[in-house]
Amino acid sequence: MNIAVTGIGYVGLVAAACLSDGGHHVICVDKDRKKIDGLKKNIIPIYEPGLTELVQRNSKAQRLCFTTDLSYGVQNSDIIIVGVGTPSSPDGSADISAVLDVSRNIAQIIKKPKVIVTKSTVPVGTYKIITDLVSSITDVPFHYVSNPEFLKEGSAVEDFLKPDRVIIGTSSDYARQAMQQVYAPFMRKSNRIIFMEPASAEMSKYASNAMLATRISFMNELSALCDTFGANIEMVRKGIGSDSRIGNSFLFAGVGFGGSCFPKDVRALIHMGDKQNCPMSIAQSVLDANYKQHERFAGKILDFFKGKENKTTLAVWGLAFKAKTDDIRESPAIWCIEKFLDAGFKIKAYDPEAMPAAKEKFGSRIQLAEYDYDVLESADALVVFTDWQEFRGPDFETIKKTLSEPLIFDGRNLYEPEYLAKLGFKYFSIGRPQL
Ligand SMILES: NC(=O)c1ccc[n+]([C@@H]2O[C@H](COP(=O)([O-])OP(=O)(O)OC[C@H]3O[C@@H](n4cnc5c(N)ncnc54)[C@H](O)[C@@H]3O)[C@@H](O)[C@H]2O)c1
Ligand SMILES: O=c1ccn([C@@H]2O[C@H](COP(=O)(O)OP(=O)(O)O[C@H]3O[C@H](CO)[C@@H](O)[C@H](O)[C@H]3O)[C@@H](O)[C@H]2O)c(=O)[nH]1
Repeated sequence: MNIAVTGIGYVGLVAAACLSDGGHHVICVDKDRKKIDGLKKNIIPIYEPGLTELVQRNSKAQRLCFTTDLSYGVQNSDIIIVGVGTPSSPDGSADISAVLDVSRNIAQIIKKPKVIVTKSTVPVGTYKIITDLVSSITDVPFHYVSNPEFLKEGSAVEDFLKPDRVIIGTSSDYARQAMQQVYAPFMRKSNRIIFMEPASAEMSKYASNAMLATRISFMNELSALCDTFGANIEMVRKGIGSDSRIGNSFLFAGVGFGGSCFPKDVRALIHMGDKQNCPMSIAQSVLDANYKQHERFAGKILDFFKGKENKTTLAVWGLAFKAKTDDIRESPAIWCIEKFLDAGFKIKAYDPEAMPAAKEKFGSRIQLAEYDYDVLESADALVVFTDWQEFRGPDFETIKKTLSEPLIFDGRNLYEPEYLAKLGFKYFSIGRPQL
């Protein structure tokens, strides 16, 4: 099929590359000229495992191309997917202005019937705003689809190629069939396309993220309670995860969730509830507990060095909000580092992929090191924020020799407390007994 994808970010680029890998012809449209010029030269603007190869292969096969010209994309496609950003507004609502801009522009361009698909995460009811908007501009018939995306950064390609399910929210039979064809190449794992009306599709996206965030906040709050009793959250996780009704995923306590989706989407859900006079009190607690978890972790470090802040250097491993991404949006590491800088600490940091984003964010306020062990030189403690695989099995002897004292604060429970105690480390982690 001929498909245009507008908004070539983490979602749009992955979706476009995967759709083209499934045999579709895909035109990528973004307003960011620098990004599009780069992509034309095979410069991939984000780090996402497997993406570079996919973009290169499908560009070479002429199934994937890039433009800033929306009109070209729309006129040469039957299906137009909108995947632009919907960031948080100051009041917590999702800012859908970019989605509306693109929808308005599409309406001004279409000359033949098209399927218009919203993949961006948008508040429930947005389908009505968009369909009213497009109908107010053009008489050309169109078919509307809400098709929320569920990929995770770090495994986005894999998630798109083998989705657990695809949700198609539409009231058009034509669009149902068209979307079935769009996703046919990716139905090997689950063969599950779930059709529903657009409002339920929009709600399913928020419900999914809020449910997952709830599990994490619940475990994080339990980790604090474990601390008070000397219980071990890792054992509790195994204990409850083995119940098939609960399952093992998304039960890892840590420094709190971050990223461009969970905090933003939980906030938007709370805002939707307030607007409908139907308070989302669980979602509010999930968000509150998340910030408490950031504070608890940063607080341990601030308390430890109380009175010595101006003489303390922290070595930081991990800036991205999770492993296998360069994304620092709402990363707990960034939140905590701001607190440390305010208190007067010096920060030396390393991340395998997020250094360019961190440089843009902090400038010269923190020192960025080229290699992981470089940050340890003349630092007083190692602080681990991100669960990168390469941080899991470090050379503890070198860490011990290089730091001014053997001290680790671990926001991801990557190491064994007994082993570190034996090596002579003072080791603080999340919800596990202090040895
Ligand atoms: N990042 C994720 O893992 C993820 C997963 C599922 C859903 N989502 C949702 O998908 C949407 C996009 O998220 P993202 O992380 O890919 O965003 P992003 O910020 O990485 O990318 C958005 C892109 O849209 C482009 N854009 C903005 N306005 C435009 C316009 N008027 N015309 C053309 N291009 C325009 C920007 O230049 C940018 O390249 C959001 O609604 C998000 O909530 C994100
Ligand atoms: O047990 C866990 C699992 C995750 N996290 C944290 O939760 C955040 C989000 O992680 P993850 O969900 O893996 O990454 P995202 O790329 O943000 O993906 C979420 O947000 C996307 C955007 O909406 C959705 O498409 C995905 O389905 C949803 O998982 C990160 O800070 C993780 O470190 C934990 O603390 N403990």
